[in-house]
Amino acid sequence: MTDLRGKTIAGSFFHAPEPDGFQFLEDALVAIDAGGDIAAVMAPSDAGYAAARENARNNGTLVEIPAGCFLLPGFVDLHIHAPQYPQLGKALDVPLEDWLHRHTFPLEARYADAAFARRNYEALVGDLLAGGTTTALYFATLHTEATRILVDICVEHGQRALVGKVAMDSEADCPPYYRDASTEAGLAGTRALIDYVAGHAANHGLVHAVVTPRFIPSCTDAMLEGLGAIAGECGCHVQTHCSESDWAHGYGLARYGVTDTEALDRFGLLTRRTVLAHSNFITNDDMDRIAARGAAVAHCPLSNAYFANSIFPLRAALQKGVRVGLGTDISGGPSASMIEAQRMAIAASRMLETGVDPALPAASRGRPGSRIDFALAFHLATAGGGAALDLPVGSFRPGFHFDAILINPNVAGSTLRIDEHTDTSADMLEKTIYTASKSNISSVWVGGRPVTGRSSA
Ligand SMILES: O=c1[nH]c(=O)c2nc[nH]c2[nH]1
Repeated sequence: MTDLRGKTIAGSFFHAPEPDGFQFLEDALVAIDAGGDIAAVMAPSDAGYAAARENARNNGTLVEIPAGCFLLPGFVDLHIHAPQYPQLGKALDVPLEDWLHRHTFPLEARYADAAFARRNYEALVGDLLAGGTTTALYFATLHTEATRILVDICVEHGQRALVGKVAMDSEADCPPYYRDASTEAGLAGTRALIDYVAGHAANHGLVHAVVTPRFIPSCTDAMLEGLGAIAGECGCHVQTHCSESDWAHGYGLARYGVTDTEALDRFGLLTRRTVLAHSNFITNDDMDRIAARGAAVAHCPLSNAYFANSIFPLRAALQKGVRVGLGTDISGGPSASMIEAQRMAIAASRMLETGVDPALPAASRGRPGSRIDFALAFHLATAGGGAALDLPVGSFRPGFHFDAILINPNVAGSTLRIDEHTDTSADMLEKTIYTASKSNISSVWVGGRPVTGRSSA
């Protein structure tokens, strides 16, 4: 795999900068500067295209994509629990509140062991990059050392990442073996992570620290207030779970008499930099509030099937102006694949639209107007996620980081069949979203730097 910094890449590209459709940049030239950002994008019809291509060829900076292959922006996983990777595909048959105490907290507690953390985080980051996830918004654990290890591994592997030390100090709702030693200790750990990331010599802006109250049930008011103050001071991203399930949504209502969204807002935790995971039970007023603050929602359709008792009203949120991206929610969602997340988002939206209980009449079974198509799912997994984070990723646009994946339909083990004679560009993208698998992702770049790969492109 070639380092594309300072190179011009010639090939065909799909991207979806806006929610209302995709663009196919056929035989385009994308020039990448020495820092890994896109300097120019040229179509064959643009004046100067031929000269730029000739120039790049003559000075040895032209990289031509193999025939039949094409590029997509790298995927943005907007909600993922890094420590839960060893649990992927297990423990999916109990409600959220039981799952946390029976399976997830005991697993996360094991990250007190730095060697255990390093082993599992290495495996996860490598696997995610190979699957095309070039940016991830991670929940780590409450341990500062293990969270620093995750930061280091993302930097070493070259994955763009936002990493949060999980804050959870409630004696009532967190077990003694897995909670911050005190509110002060949890706040200090959050500050320490922010300082660590800011002072990381090898980071160069690839990894960011995130203020991460796990969710309202796991935090005291003092913790939420303290984290709101830290978020205000540092301007960092904030991530938390919001109104995920009947139980979680009801918990916030019972404690505050208002929804999670409103409570988080009162604590200064609903900002332009906030990503709310799930948010299945948010009200219309919540959507207005989230949109007004400029916060975003990480929609995790696969996880929702197991833990959320409902389907997130994605279309309604988008219509209200809420920024939305997609998350795998490992290990609530039993797949690390952002291609899978797109398929599931489409399927879930169709089930919400039609309803699922055959005992009900068709006319009252579902929510009309809920469906999304492959192009919108692709937007959410790329540019939508980038926009939710205010990061210049997810589109092939000048000034954006060159984070990209090479799709090769002609590899051993391919699950993607493209007929170059009959398939249109829309067919190519639709087939990719519905049928491509990890074997079709031949190369991955973050900031023009190759981060994994099996081809010579
Ligand atoms: O899907 C989820 N995964 C978690 O780890 C979690 N913690 C609180 N709420 C949660 N939901």
